[in-house]
Amino acid sequence: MSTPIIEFRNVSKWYGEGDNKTEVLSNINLKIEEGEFLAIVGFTGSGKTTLVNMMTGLVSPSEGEVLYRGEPITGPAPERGIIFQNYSLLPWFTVYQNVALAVNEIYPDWPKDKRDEHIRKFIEMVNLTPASEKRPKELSGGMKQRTSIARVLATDPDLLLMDEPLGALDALTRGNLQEEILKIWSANRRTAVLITNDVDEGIFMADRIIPLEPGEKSGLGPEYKIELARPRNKKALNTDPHFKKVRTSILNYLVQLGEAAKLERNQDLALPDLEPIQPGTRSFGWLRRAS
Ligand SMILES: Nc1ncnc2c1ncn2[C@@H]1O[C@H](COP(=O)(O)OP(=O)(O)OP(=O)(O)O)[C@@H](O)[C@H]1O
Repeated sequence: MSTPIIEFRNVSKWYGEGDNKTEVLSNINLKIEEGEFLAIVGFTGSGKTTLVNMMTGLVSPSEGEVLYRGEPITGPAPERGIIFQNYSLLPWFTVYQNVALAVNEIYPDWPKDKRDEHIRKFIEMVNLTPASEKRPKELSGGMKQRTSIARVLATDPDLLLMDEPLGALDALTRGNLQEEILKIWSANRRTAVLITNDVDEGIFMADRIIPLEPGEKSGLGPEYKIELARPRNKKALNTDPHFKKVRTSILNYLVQLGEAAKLERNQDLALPDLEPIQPGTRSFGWLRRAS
């Protein structure tokens, strides 16, 4: 078998020391294969961002190691691109300039014309050509997220990391962007890792879903393979027996985790409504810890 693009070997992560020590992740073992689309689904505060940041190289493990193509990750690198929930665009730059900034950094030796063509291609790919001279404050949330997607994709990362990239968007925009990300991902088949709190989003997009346990010392749950042909059709999925089966299994597992967390820590987790829903039209807000 070929070397995984990412491998976690017995990884634990804690912040602080002594009385202030918070162990966020415990004993994570995970292999991500080249070209796969993996979704990690988890409760708020369970360590999803910590997990993805160990792949970007922004956070290092306290114990164990995280390897990229067999080599320990020592810091961020352009081959591992990340899309965040909060867009992180420069407010005084236009859509074009925000994408150009990344492209100029990655391809400084390209002639200006070639860079310009490349920037425009990615802006077009996310349907933002008419808005390319607009600044972030003139854009909707969906358009801002499209810009940040174009910016990352234009740097052609081998590994596309997404930390709840669509969490702040309304259901319709979210659904459209899920499809656009999938279309772009299918075109060049890079490896993708999506962190989400929406089980349906995970099933619609990924080849494999792994739940992250709630609370401190979170570990990974069982993996669920999503054996649905691509391109996937949201409407058809709703009545697909495999979709229904895998969705029920994941939800049951998460409900059981939520119940266990409640008993263990006397912490209330709102329970999900298990009525079948139209995939992608509702975010699983119940995965957020009840206040
Ligand atoms: N730099 C840090 N220093 C101290 N504690 C931290 C740090 N980063 C994260 N934590 C703590 O680690 C835990 C997990 O945080 P993390 O952001 O990884 O979880 P998450 O699942 O992404 O949460 P959310 O869904 O809210 O984004 C939280 O309790 C958080 O307070």
